[in-house]
Amino acid sequence: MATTAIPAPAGGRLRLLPELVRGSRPTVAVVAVLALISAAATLALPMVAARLIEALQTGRAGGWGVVMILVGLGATVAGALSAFLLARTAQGMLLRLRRRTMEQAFAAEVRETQRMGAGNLSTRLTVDAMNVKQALNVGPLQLPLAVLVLLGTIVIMAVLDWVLLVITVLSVGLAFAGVGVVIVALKKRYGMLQGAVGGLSERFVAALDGLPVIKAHRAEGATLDELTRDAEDVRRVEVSVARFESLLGPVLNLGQQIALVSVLIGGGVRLVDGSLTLPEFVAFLMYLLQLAAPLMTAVSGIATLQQGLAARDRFDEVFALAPEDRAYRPTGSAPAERTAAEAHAPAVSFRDVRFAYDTEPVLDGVDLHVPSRGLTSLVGLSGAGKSTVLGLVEGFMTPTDGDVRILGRERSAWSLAELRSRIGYVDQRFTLLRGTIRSNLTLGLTAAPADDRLFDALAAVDLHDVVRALPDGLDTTIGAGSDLSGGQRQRLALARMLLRDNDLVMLDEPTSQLDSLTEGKLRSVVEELAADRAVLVVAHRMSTVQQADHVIVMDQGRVVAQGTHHQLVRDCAPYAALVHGQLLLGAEPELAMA
Ligand SMILES: Nc1ncnc2c1ncn2[C@@H]1O[C@H](COP(=O)(O)OP(=O)(O)OP(=O)(O)O)[C@@H](O)[C@H]1O
Repeated sequence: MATTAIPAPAGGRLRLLPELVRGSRPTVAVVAVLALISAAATLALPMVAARLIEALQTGRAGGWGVVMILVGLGATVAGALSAFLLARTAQGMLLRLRRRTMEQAFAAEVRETQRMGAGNLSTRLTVDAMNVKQALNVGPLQLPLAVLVLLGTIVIMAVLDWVLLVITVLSVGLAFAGVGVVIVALKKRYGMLQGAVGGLSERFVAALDGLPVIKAHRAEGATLDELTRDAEDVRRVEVSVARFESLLGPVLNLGQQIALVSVLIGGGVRLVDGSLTLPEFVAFLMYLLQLAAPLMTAVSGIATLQQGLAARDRFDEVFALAPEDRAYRPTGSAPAERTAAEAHAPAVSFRDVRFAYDTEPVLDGVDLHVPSRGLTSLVGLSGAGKSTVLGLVEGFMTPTDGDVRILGRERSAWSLAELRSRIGYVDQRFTLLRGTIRSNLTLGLTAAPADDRLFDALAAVDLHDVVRALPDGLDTTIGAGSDLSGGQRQRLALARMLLRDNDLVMLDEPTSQLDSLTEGKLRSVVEELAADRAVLVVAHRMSTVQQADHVIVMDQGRVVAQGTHHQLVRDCAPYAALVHGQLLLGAEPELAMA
């Protein structure tokens, strides 16, 4: 079922109650009416009991007995139904809340989402959502109902005997003052607890991601110790929370016990001197006992509410993540057809482009161009800024300064979706997603291609026989790490790119050695692609730069030269150093000089 997410909240804050009511007004109205019926029936019950006792004294109790059963049943049924309807409405809101959290995580810049952390973000969908759910059960229903019953009970008690009420209020009031202090302390600790749980989850997920490396370095013990320290932090905060939570019940109980004893003594005296009748005294005592339930609900409800509000603050952190497409034309506005001039313009051109991840500049006035056809290699020492250039073209990040034109058009004239649909991108790690070979190949495609087309793409990277030999063929699940070898996974990622019709292909060449067969295949795939489009490869291999029509040399965030391999070996000292120093994989001095 398609679901609408929660829209961006005004003022950047999520407002739980309006969001709960949004779209469910009739249900919320029914919940309110049922809750009122339940409260009225609960309040009426002791009065009916008093009438029953009076009737028993006169020997005509039958009618009041039936009324008492009906009122009791009415309170129970209305209470249960309102609780269920509210819970169902709250689940609808939680679905929207989870959906918006996921949407926001996908819509933000990759590094912003990564900075927040996968484990930390996923606790929003689990622990934090549960805390919001509890608060939603309590806030709009149990808490107001408890307060209503509490006030109604107090009014009726005042009518029955105001002197006994004063005795009750004095005894319970003291306990309440203590409870208020505890609740304020709890709100702060709930926030700390949710942060600590998010941190633990984040670090555990990160450790699981690196499990093979941890095992290879026999670092399980050390990693476990670190995670245990995080778990101990959680325990410390949890103990602190428990210390305060455990005070709530006993303090209130004590207040109630004192009130009961005082009322029994005071009531006995007033009964003897005739200021109070026996049915009135019984009714008063029943109301006093009935006071306990709404009091406890109110107190624990306020604590639960604090927990929910702390979770709400954590959702707000995710909702505050800025969407990455602010610097682009809005998606959905009509895309302009590429003009002939645009089609012949350089596929990428940078003029004085600057970029910093934090304060330190990573690109420092980069000027480069990638021709509209042919293979362009981007080379440079590790950390020179090559992957950052690809990231800026893909729109993963926004330059801090300078002009970026892609496929002949100003970057901001593209919508991000439109831009990315024109670019084929294969990342350095050849990332595949958990799923089947088919779902990986067709990732993001609106119409699934026929199997023949998928096998054509697989054949282009020599993977068709491997996939045919798998028990489930294209529907074999990969991603658990064991179905395909590293090289086969790389070729699958390339086949995925081949299934898209792109004007620009960007390939972040892996630094790991490919076997010569795979490397040869990669070269011919790249050659074929470059025949009628622009291919930009971050090159770590001698074979790739020799094959390139155009080479761009980067050093410490700047482009130091552009040209052909032979020109650059002759004229560009840093490039010659890369080649002669055999810093490019497979570079041999005599080969390089050829
Ligand atoms: N997400 C990030 N946050 C902060 N700094 C980063 C981030 N990614 C890269 N950097 C820094 O930016 C600089 C350029 O990195 P980049 O990955 O573009 O280099 P590269 O030339 O592609 O290197 P390599 O050949 O090793 O892949 C490096 O100094 C790196 O430390």
